[in-house]
Amino acid sequence: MNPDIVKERQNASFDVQKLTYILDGGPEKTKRRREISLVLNDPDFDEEDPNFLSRSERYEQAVRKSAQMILKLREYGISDPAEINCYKSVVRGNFHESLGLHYVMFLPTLYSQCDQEQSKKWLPLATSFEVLGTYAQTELGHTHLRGLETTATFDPTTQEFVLNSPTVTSIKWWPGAGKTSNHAVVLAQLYTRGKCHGLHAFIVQLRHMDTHEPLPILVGDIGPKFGFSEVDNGFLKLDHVRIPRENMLMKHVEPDGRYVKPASAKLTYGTMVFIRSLLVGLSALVMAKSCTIAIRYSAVRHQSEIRSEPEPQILDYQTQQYKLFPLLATAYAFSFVGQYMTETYYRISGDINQGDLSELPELHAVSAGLKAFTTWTTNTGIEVCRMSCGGHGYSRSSALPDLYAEFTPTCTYEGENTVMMLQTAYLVKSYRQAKAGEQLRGIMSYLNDMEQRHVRAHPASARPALVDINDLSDLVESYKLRAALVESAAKSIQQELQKRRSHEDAWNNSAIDLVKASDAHCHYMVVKLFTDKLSEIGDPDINLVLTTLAQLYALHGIALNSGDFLQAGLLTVPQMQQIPVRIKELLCLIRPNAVALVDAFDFPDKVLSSVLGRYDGNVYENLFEWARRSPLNATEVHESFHKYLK
Ligand SMILES: CCCCCCCC/C=C\CCCCCCCC(=O)SCCNC(=O)CCNC(=O)[C@H](O)C(C)(C)COP(=O)(O)OP(=O)(O)OC[C@H]1O[C@@H](n2cnc3c(N)ncnc32)[C@H](O)[C@@H]1OP(=O)(O)O
Ligand SMILES: Cc1cc2nc3c(=O)[nH]c(=O)nc-3n(C[C@H](O)[C@H](O)[C@H](O)COP(=O)(O)OP(=O)(O)OC[C@H]3O[C@@H](n4cnc5c(N)ncnc54)[C@H](O)[C@@H]3O)c2cc1C
Repeated sequence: MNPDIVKERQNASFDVQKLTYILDGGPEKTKRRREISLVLNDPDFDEEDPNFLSRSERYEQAVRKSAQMILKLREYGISDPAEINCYKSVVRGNFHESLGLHYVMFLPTLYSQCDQEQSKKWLPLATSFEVLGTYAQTELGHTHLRGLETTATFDPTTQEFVLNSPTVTSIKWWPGAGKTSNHAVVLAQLYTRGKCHGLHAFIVQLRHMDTHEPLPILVGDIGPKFGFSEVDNGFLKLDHVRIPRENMLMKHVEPDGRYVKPASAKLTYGTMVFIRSLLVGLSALVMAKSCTIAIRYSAVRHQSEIRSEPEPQILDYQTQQYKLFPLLATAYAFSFVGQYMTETYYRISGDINQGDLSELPELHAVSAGLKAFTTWTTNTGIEVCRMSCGGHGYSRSSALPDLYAEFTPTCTYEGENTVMMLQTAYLVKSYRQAKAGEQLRGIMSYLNDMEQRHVRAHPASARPALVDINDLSDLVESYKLRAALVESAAKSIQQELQKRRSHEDAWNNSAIDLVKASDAHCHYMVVKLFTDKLSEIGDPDINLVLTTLAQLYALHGIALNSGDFLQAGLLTVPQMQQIPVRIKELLCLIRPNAVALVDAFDFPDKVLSSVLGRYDGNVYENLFEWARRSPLNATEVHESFHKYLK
């Protein structure tokens, strides 16, 4: 064990184990997660570091691993869905799996959209992995749902749907598992009796069940990408492919071609809402991994000098703390927001299953906004962590380049982040309702008292300094009032409309304000949820250290967005000047607990897969060993010497 890291752990002011319990949701859950993590000791899961393999080898290794995972799942008797997720997350490590889409999109779509008869047929096939599925929605030319071109036309004479991608732009593009899957849920515009009824989901067989040869369908892999090398994102061109009427999910077409309207057309989009909700938790996980690597490494790395003494740990540099500790605070904040998002998703989707759709718009808006907010922040955070590790952060052995490459498409998939932020119609609608005197419930209820509070541009000096920057509840209140930026967005729309612009143009001309409003709303939610969580934590030592992190999160956010807070007159210039001073004090308070705070995330070394983030801190000897395994070192003299240099 590296002596620096031992010393760091001795300095901790709280019980790391107890904090792990809080993050997991209780000691029993921690115990079970640790038991599940032991599967990594199974030699059948041994594999080559993917960074030493070609794309094709990586895909093959990933398919082998996916198949092993299924076999072992049965062997280990893991069947509870939450435990399966934990098991898969542990085994997957920092990379994706080729069967990922089957689990995260194909199966959930079947579960939520099959009727009884369809469930009887498809669920046994899909859960036994005879049917391997993907989710084919996006097309080469469009992602916007109303713009999708693939059609499904009902033919009552044969009781079939005819699926067609009539143009190049209508070819399905991006669905994972182009080579792996034999079925797809295909989203297509439904036509019956000559009329279009919008997007619906259809189950389409793509490949022969025994030989895996494609049916008369063009299907394949779209080629190498920025990351996602394990995943065979695919293309799919359908040329008048016929499928039985029974393959339409939720069955909205009667045998005579009559269309039966669903309770809400938006239920077809349910799987996207589910994944967006999951991505909030995934952001927390990846932010936590990145911080673990960067902070442990910063504790064992010595460089330059502060005083004329031996080189200090780089974690002692104030600038290093300023890079990493706000991200550490973010990792904690997002962990609690992830828990909230999962609970909210299951609560509201439970109501939806019971026929109560009243909270569907809120679920859509909250999951879209938080997905965008948390993935954007994490995406830039990973890169800050990588840079903070200097040259060794650039080595793939650090895992940070992989974490970035695998995570960054979360800002794009399941709805491009700007587009998701623009799903603020709900915010503007809520604002208008509140302004008209309606009492809002839930997370939007803060708009109820906006009329009295009225946040407007004020000369800051004209306002009394009501906010105590050391008081978290005051900070939450400031974020809440800043979230009333939605008022500016609504006003911008109004002004555009007064210029006789169409509603659509008024909306587009206010889009920057709308995204800002959405961002401010999400930021408020995160600060509030983090602060609310503190009241549940009884252990005084843990409460203290998490309160320090929450204060840092809130103040750092204000410092980054100082213009909003000043312009709205929420804080004065002298208060703004106090914030950097307070932030520096908070960095000092967090410093002794930094390593313990990342230890509490409790990532086993095999899951972290990072030489820099090793628990024992023995970085240098392992970096050397890792480099020796590089394929270029397989021979002392590389064949290129004989071919070209000699
Ligand atoms: C610890 C964690 C463990 C994690 C485990 C692993 C996690 C996973 C990891 C790794 C595997 C993942 C691998 C990659 C997977 C990627 C898969 C894909 O990417 S699949 C493709 C996604 N495609 C999109 O998302 C398109 C985005 N576009 C849209 O959704 C729509 O076009 C949108 C929302 C932008 C516009 O919707 P409109 O086309 O219907 O048009 P409008 O008129 O604007 O909306 C109509 C009304 O419907 C509401 N609406 C729209 N969507 C809704 C929804 N989903 N629910 C409820 N209402 C909705 C709207 O708010 C609007 O409401 P009003 O009329 O104003 O009241
Ligand atoms: C790794 C990966 C895996 C994927 N897996 C799947 C899958 O399994 N199944 C599937 O169906 N799809 C999948 N996708 C596709 C993914 O869902 C889309 O790429 C995503 O929804 C974004 O759409 P787009 O690529 O068309 O971007 P575009 O919408 O073309 O975005 C390009 C730019 O235009 C801007 N823009 C677009 N519309 C608006 C607007 N209304 N207002 C303001 N700005 C706008 C965006 O902000 C962005 O800056 C995957 C994508 C990736 C990268």
